[in-house]
Amino acid sequence: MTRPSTQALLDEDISLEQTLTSELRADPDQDMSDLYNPIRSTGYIVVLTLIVGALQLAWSTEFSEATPFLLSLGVSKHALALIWLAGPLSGTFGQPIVGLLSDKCNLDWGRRRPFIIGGCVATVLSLLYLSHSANIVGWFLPNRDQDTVNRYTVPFAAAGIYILDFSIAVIQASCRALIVDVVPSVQQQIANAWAARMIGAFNIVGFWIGTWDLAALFPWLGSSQFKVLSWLVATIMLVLTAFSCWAIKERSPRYDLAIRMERKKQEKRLKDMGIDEENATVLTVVKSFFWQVLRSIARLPRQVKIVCYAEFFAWIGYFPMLFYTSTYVGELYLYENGYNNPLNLPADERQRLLDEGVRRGTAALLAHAVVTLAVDLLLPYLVDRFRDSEWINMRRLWIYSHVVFIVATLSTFFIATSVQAIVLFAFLGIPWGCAVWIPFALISEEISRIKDIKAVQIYDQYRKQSVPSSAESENTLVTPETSFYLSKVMVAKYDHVVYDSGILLAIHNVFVSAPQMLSSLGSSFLFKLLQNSDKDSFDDSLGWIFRVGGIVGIGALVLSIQVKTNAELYKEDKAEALTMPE
Ligand SMILES: OC[C@H]1O[C@H](O[C@H]2O[C@H](CO)[C@@H](O)[C@H](O)[C@H]2O)[C@H](O)[C@@H](O)[C@@H]1O
Repeated sequence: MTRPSTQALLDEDISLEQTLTSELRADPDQDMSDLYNPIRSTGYIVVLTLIVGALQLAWSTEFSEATPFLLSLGVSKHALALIWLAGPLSGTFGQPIVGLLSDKCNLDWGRRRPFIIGGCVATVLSLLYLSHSANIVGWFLPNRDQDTVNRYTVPFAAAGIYILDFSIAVIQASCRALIVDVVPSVQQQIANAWAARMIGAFNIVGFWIGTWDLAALFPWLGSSQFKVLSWLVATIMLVLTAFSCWAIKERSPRYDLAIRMERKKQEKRLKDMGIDEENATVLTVVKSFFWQVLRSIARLPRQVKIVCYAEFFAWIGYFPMLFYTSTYVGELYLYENGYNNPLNLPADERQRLLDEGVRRGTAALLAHAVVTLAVDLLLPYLVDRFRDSEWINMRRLWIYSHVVFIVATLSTFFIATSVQAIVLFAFLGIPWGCAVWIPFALISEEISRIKDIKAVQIYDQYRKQSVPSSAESENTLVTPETSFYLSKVMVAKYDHVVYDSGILLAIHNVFVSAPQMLSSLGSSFLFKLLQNSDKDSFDDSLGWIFRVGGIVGIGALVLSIQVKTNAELYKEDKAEALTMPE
C-alpha cells in the first residue's frame, strides 16, 4: 500500500476543516466570540495565578519536611534517592496523561478546573496522609515499640511521596494550561510572570512558616512541625484554589469552535488508524495515549520544540542547584572549620558545627529565593517598559540567563568558603527567576499566537459560508495585518501543528523532568567517582556536579539563541505567504 503524500494529507485536513465549519455553524449554540479571549485585568491574572502559588506551598513543604521525616524513620540515603525519583517520574509520565485527559474533557464548567480541584483534594489528602503515616501504621500495630512501627511505616511513607507527587502533577499540568486558555496572547508574558512571582513569593512564605516552632504555636494541630505545617498548607491550598476556581470562569469546551474542530480531526485520524475511542479497551486506550503523545511531539510548533530542547539541557544543571545547594554550603562550612576529623572534636562542638552548617545551607536557599522573586518582579516590568528594544526582551533575557548560569556554576572552581557559596547561590537566583518565567511564557505565547491564527482562518471559513449578521460584521479578526494567514500556504502550515495547551505544556514538562532523572543518575556516578576513601575528609564532588551542569548548559544557550520574538515570527510568516505561489 502506498502512503499518501504530506500534501494530500494536508489537503484532506483542509477540506475536513471546511466541512466541520459548516457543520458547527449549523449549531445554534455556537458563538463566534468564543474564538478569542478579552483583555484581562491585573486583579484577574493575580487571582488566576494564585493556584500556582498555593501549589508551591505543597512543593516547599515536601522539600523541607519530607527528607528529615524519612530519615527519622530510618530510610537509607540510597533508598531516599529512589523515593525522590517520584518528582521527575510524575512530571514525565503523570503530566502528559493529565494534559491529554483535560484537553478532551467536555464538562460545561471547563476543561481544567475539574482537574485542578480533583488534584488539590488529592494533594491535601496525601500531604496529611504522609505527615501522619507513622500514626496511621501505629493504629494497626498496637503494643509495638516505635522502632518497629517506624520500620513498617517506610513503604507507606514512600508510597505517600509518590501519591503526593502525582497529585501535584495533576494541578501543575492543568493550572498552566488554564492560563493559556483564558488569557489573550498579548498578556501571556505578564500572566506567566505573575505565575513565576507566585512561585517565588509562596516559596518564601513556605520557608518563613517553616521557621516557626509550629508544634508549640498550634499544639492542637499535631505533635510535630511536619504535621502542623501540613494542616496549615492544606487549609491555605483549599481556600486559595477554591477561590480561584470560583472566580475564574472557563468557556464550555462544547461551544469552543477551535477546540471542537481539533477534536473532530483527532477523532478522524484515530479512526483512520483503527482506534475507536468510543468502544475502547484498555489496550486501545494505551495505544491511543502513546500515539497522541508521539504525534504531538512530532507536530510541536518549531518555537515550542526549540524551547523544549533547550530546557532539556538547562534542567541537567538546574537539578543539582535545587537539590544539593544546602548540602554544598553546609559541607564547605564544616570543612573550613576543621571538621575533617569529627571524632577529635568534643560532642557539643561537633553538634554546634553541624547545626551552623544547616543554617548556612538554609541561608543560601533563602538568598536564592529572594533574588528569584526580585528577578520575577523586575524583569517582566523591564520587558514591558522597553517593549521595542532589541536588547531587553524575553528571548534575550533567556540567553543572558544561561550565560549567568554557566559562569556562576564554573566559578565553583574558585569557591572556598560557605559565605562565598551563599553569594554564588544568591546569583543563581537570576537564571532560576528566568527559568520559572521565560520558557513558560514563550510556549504559552506561541500556543496562544497559533490559536489566534486558527481563529482568523476558522472565522473566514465561517463567514464565507454564512450571510454576515451585524454582530459578525463588527468582528475584527480578519484585518489587513492578518489576512495573509488565509493564504493556502499559511492554512497548510498551521494545520500541521498541535496547539492544545494541555498536551503541549505537559510535553514541555517532560523536557523539564526527564533530564532530572539523568542528572540524578549522573550525580550518583560522580559521587562514587570523586568520593575520598576516607569518608570524613572533604571532597569536591558537589562542586564538579555543578560544573558539569554548567557545561551541559552551553547546549541550552546555543538553542535559546534560535528562539524568535513574536515580531520575527510574524515577519517570517508574512514573507513565506508572499513568496509562495497560491
Ligand atoms: O517549573 C517550576 C517548578 O520546577 C520544579 O518542578 C519540576 O520538577 C519536578 C521534580 O523535581 C517535577 O515533578 C515537576 O513536574 C517539574 O515541573 C520544582 O520542583 C517546582 O518547585 C517548581 O515550581
